[in-house]
Amino acid sequence: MTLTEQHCTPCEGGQEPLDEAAMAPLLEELNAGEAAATNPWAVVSGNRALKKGYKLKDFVQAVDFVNRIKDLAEAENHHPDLEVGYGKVVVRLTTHAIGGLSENDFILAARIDALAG
Ligand SMILES: C[C@H](O)[C@H](O)[C@H]1CNC2=NC(N)=NC(=O)C2=N1
Repeated sequence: MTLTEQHCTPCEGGQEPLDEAAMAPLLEELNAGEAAATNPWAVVSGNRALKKGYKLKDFVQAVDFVNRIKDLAEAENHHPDLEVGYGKVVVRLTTHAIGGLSENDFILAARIDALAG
């Protein structure tokens, strides 16, 4: 199954965060689309988070995008950290329960890319 077809699984901790080797194939799939050629997801904070900035037309479009992300996050029970501004939404994903990256973060990242269109 591709990342966009998968759903997040409840994560109450107890698992190790993904290391660089484990996340490599997930990152490759996540950044395989054409949009990633000019605006890829980056692994940040010492391999503990994913980050990507989206450009929108204006503030209203930015907040509309945030509202759609909110619905997705609630449906998947996995939530991003967001920075919102005029024509800008910055998405940061990490699995707080384990203090690092899990497959949930890559699934939600792919699903947010699909929302952005
Ligand atoms: C029980 C439920 O899985 C947890 O409370 C969820 C909610 N959303 C979450 N979102 C993120 N990003 N990390 C988490 O650890 C997390 N935990």
